[in-house]
Amino acid sequence: MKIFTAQQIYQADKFTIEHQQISSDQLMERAAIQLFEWMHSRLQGAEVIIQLFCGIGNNGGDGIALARLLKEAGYTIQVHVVNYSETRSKDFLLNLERLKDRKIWPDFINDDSSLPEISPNDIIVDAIFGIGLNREPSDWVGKLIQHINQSQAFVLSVDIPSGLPASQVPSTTDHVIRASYVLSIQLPKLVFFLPETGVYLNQWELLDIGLNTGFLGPEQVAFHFVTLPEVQSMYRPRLKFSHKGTYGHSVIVGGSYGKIGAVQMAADACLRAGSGLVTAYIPECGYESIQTALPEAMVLTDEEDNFLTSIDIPFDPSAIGIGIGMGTGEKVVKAFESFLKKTDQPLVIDADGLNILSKKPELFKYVPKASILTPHPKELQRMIGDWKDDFDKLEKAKALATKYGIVLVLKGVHTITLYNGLGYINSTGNPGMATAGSGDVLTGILTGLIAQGYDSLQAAIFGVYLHGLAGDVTASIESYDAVKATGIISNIGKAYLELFKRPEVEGGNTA
Ligand SMILES: NC(=O)C1=CN([C@@H]2O[C@H](COP(=O)(O)OP(=O)(O)OC[C@H]3O[C@@H](n4cnc5c(N)ncnc54)[C@H](OP(=O)(O)O)[C@@H]3O)[C@@H](O)[C@H]2O)[C@@H](O)CC1
Ligand SMILES: Nc1ncnc2c1ncn2[C@@H]1O[C@H](COP(=O)(O)OP(=O)(O)O)[C@@H](O)[C@H]1O
Ligand SMILES: [K+]
Repeated sequence: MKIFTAQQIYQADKFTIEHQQISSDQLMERAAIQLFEWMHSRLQGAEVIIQLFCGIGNNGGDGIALARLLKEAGYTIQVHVVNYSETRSKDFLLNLERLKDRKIWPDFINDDSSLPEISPNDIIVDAIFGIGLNREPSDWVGKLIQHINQSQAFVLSVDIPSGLPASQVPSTTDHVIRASYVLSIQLPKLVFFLPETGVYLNQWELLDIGLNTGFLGPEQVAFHFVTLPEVQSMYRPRLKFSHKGTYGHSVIVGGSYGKIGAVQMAADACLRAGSGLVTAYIPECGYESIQTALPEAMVLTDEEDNFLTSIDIPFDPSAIGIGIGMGTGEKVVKAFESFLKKTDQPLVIDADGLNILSKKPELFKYVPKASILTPHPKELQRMIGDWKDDFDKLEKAKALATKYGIVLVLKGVHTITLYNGLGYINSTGNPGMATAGSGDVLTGILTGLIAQGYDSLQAAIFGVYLHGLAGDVTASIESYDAVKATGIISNIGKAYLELFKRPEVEGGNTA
């Protein structure tokens, strides 16, 4: 799913109005009907007070039109117009008139007004600012936003939390609505997914208002939101007349004394992702534990007991994942360096592989093109230095990925894969995955997918999704709190099944 900028959304708006021969007011009415139906289907006429805070632009217009529909359905509403400018939009004014025609009189909040009382049991509709926000809200609007945030009431934001710019970090953090739920008009916004801006919303959902796909379809975007249909189309089915050689021989290189488990988990995840054969390449000290715990894997050991001193794989692997639990001691660095210099097949590089690259950035030029690098935020910071904000981080990371022709997987709540100037934002995963070893599992999955013939970008997008889904399946069985990396591994199979599960038909069977 494409993520459009505010400018593109305005263009889609215009294109739809022209091509469907409707008025902008009709488009606003579609939005209001969708908003109303969402609320009505949940509230079912409940006797709750709904306070609508509406700006004077089209976001406010959506709110005012919604107020009318709510009132007509018998809800108790209070409408507040947040009067932050003299320039009111045409469709706002039109809807305000319609409201007045029905004898509904909003109160107008100005810079010297006292703030309305809000009970924690009220429902707030936040339609103050939408994607038209282009500067900081003035102080009194900021105070109103703070007042709403402190109310403990359920806050439903229309399109985007008010005060949150569509493609920028807000400068005053407490002048942004903290939305319990955002009903976003048809298209998700980039700020929903970044750590610094995603914190302003708890949950979000899209409301389809029938924007014309004739415009949206061909339009280029910098970021995609990766959802099930995209991932399904990448899946490479197992062939009937196949054998283990068909699915590749992966090698997981890493480990050191006390950190052999990382390699074991990656090797296990690699097998679960479907790699035909898996070899673990580790220091001697891990031999027995891996052979015992993971009988499906083969093991090659370094001469040294406790860490790697040379990496010589005596065959041509289909894929190599390297760096986990490896350490960054002098001899390990040497072994990694000479391995990089003699390897030209794309690698999956994680953990200490990344830390070594950060220490010796001159090695980047030896990283094979199309390798996947999977930094968590700290590893990324070691690689690209400090960033001003999340947008700056994305630019710097994109520049690094483009410079070396690598696939950069920025791990996080919404993991973002960057390649060739474009970004792919993942939609699966949960806080239970913030647990030791879950990154090692990802390395194993990515390596296993490359071994099976997925290209690096597809392996990254598909693998990150599958990893998150396996985490979601695990959490659904065991709670967020009890998710362990080995649990994620054992649910990779269920995640594969989940990819193609047919939706259940209400009240019937899906035979
Ligand atoms: N296709 C779609 O998606 C559809 C979208 N729809 C809805 O339209 C919404 C966008 O509406 P919008 O363009 O009128 O902008 P909105 O956010 O209401 O702001 C209003 C004006 O406020 C101003 N302003 C900005 N910052 C300010 C500040 N800090 N303090 C004071 N003033 C400030 C600025 O005007 P300026 O003062 O710069 O002239 C701005 O124009 C969108 O989010 C969605 O809800 C639907 O109706 C149907 C179709
Ligand atoms: N709150 C979260 N929501 C979703 N995914 C998360 C969350 N926290 C961590 N993850 C995922 O878990 C993995 C953690 O990786 P990493 O930090 O390298 O762990 P480790 O070093 O312990 O293996 C990443 O894939 C990350 O995207
Ligand atoms: K809003």
